[in-house]
Amino acid sequence: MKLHVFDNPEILSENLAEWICSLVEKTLKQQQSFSLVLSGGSTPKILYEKLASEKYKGRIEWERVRIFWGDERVVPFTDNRNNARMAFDTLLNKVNVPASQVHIMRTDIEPNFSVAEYRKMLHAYFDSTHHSFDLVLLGMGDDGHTLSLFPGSPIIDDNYHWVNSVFNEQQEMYRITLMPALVNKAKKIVFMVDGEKKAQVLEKVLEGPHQPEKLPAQLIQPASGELHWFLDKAAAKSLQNTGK
Ligand SMILES: O=C1O[C@H](COP(=O)(O)O)[C@@H](O)[C@H](O)[C@H]1O
Repeated sequence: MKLHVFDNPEILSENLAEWICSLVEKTLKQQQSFSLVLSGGSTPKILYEKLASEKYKGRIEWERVRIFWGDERVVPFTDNRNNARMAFDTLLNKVNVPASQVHIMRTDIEPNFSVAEYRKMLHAYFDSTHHSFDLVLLGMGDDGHTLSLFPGSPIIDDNYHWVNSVFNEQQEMYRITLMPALVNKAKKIVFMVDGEKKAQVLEKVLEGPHQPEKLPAQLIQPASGELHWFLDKAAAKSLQNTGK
């Protein structure tokens, strides 16, 4: 695992945008396409806007990128809480990824049908490969959740399926989520975490005992890929070991 700590979310996002561009450039010299999983929530918005900016968007051959989502809130695409909607507003409407390569988790059909569709599509891509995605971007909530894997969730113990849906009682909505069984096969996984509000839980996730039922972010342990945590100073402030 490698920690990258920056002064603030702006500098963090700038450095991560640079890191992603270099990775995509390098990878596309060796293979035809690049598979990128986007995270939702509010943290990645600055990153997506940077990737869509004049400075970065020309660095990536977006025609050769395949886009997936880590999780989705089952609300209409027009709803501001929809993770795909956020990614379109900040990034995808501004770059040239062919529509056939953008794989949203559908919220216009029943969650179990959407899950079945997403599983089928992912199995077609990755059944015959050792790794799954080239890069998975993840966030973490201040309760230690990642993807739509919340503390105490009934799907947390599922080590078999690649995608699940789950009803979130607190938010009174279904969620659709990739599962660790697939995410942990990725070549590279990057968590992006900022803000003092997440400092305590981050310390527990990274330096506390292994208790993934309470801290689902601990379920993310790549089998043979790389795990990176891009943090700002405020989020990293309770960590003992920042490698410095
Ligand atoms: O609900 C979600 O939360 C996490 C963290 O979001 P943030 O707003 O704290 O950045 C996010 O990674 C996930 O994709 C999203 O559905």
